[in-house]
Amino acid sequence: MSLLEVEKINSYYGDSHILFDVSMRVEENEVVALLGRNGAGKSTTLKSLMGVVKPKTGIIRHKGVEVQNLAPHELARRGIQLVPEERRVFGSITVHENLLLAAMTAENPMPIDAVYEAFPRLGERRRHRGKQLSGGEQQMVAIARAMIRNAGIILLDEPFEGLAPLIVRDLMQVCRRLADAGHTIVIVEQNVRAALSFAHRCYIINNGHMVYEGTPDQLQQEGSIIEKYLGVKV
Ligand SMILES: Nc1ncnc2c1ncn2[C@@H]1O[C@H](COP(=O)(O)OP(=O)(O)OP(=O)(O)O)[C@@H](O)[C@H]1O
Repeated sequence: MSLLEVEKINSYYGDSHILFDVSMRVEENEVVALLGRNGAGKSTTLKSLMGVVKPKTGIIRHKGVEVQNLAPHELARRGIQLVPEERRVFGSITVHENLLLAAMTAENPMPIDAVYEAFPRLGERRRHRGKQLSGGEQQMVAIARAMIRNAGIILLDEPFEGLAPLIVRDLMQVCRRLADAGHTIVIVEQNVRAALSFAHRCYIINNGHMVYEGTPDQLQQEGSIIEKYLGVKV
């Protein structure tokens, strides 16, 4: 049994059919990259996993239990945490207060000191306000907030978007440490090279259809698939 099993989900915005029989699985302690061009349906897939968009048909199982009808807060309680594209960090309160807030609203939060161990930079900046942080640091706070809530599965929506290469490198290290510490991660990312460098397995979605599943090594040997569906050379 996989930690998360998605079986042929069909998701819509109003009458617009966006996901067509999308299936995927995520194993415990695995990092899965979900790749695809702009508008391919990556965020909609994450939103469907998080209950923000309700699939009209299909099944999503978490630890073997059907969860496709649960509300986002119920899924969060089960340990599924979405770190959305638009990094929701509170700008007027400090890093520490941002983390405290995440801990206060969680059932079984992780000690904040453990989070500072994983993100030493946030420890250094604990008294800085959210709005004083760089984009990369804000992204670290957003990921740390998910982590503190003892997420079994962290869904990362384009965590490297708009960040300078050096910051991306730092953040990738953070993500690798999270993976090594046994967190399960689903990452959606336009930066194919970055995503493939630490994913165990990857999927490609195109026009709402899952068109590829394999390991990063397998995908990199299939240069034509990368060019066809992602429009880049790796
Ligand atoms: N709230 C919405 N209402 C209507 N259509 C939407 C909505 N959000 C997304 N879409 C459409 O759904 C399709 C899939 O969008 P989605 O955001 O899942 O793509 P994506 O692969 O994450 O792309 P991007 O990298 O641009 O975020 C696109 O055609 C998009 O225009």
